[in-house]
Amino acid sequence: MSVLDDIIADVRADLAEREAALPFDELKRRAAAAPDPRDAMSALRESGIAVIAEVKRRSPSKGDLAAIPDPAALAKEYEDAGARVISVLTERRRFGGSLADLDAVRAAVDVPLLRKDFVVSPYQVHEARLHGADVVLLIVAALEQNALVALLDRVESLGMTALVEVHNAEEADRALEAGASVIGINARNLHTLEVDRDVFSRLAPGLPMDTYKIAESGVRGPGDLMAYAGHGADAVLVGEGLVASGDPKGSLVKLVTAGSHPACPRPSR
Ligand SMILES: O=P(O)(O)OC[C@@H](O)[C@@H](O)c1c[nH]c2ccccc12
Repeated sequence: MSVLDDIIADVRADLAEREAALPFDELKRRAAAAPDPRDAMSALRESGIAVIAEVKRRSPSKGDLAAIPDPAALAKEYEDAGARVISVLTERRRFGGSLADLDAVRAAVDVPLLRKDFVVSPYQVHEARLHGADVVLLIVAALEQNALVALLDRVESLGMTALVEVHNAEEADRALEAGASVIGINARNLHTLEVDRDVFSRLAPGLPMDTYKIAESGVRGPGDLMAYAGHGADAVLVGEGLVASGDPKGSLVKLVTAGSHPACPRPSR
């Protein structure tokens, strides 16, 4: 079994417990009464390279990154520093996240939120909505094609945006085939956890011009942002480089400043 297979087996076990505690029909009813989702695409398409900042305590590759005792306070710093969207990891066992983190962040900021988890069931999509998410991550490597298509439709039918994550050309083809218009190219291989920052420059040119392209993982500072921008990224998604820097807000300001600098390569749309 790969790392991803192990993670998904545990995610399914946790999911079964939540489903037993709150039946799907009741969850759907509650989610339908939640405030309308925010328009993440408008926020992301404002000028310059957008930065998506992640609330991330831990990762399977690096272990503990930051304690983050107050995720709402961190999110507020991200918002003040110019994060266009905030990503909240809700996976518990490997990443130390929770839906309570998403609730706390939702209550603290106005920017659109991404629920970052291993979504394998429609239940998790309605859960994301109930807890205030506006964007939902769908990982192609974790999903059969029919499940990917069904989940993408579900996300969009609830008025949210699907961020479809790929790591190779075959997955990129599957994402496009499923109708994805927002594609995250993850430098990290979720089967082996290895990071290869060249994956973005290999895959991005093969995507249609109007696909919104997000470079995910391994952004250490403005240099990496500029390099991704030069290869056609519309946005970067950054976790470790912020939370483990000792100064998340200052580190994010540097990225946002670089992304809006006249010398930074512009999205081609
Ligand atoms: O901490 P980094 O290297 O900046 O990476 C952030 C983000 O890309 C990463 O957390 C991530 C990308 N895809 C995922 C899927 C599941 C969990 C986590 C992720």
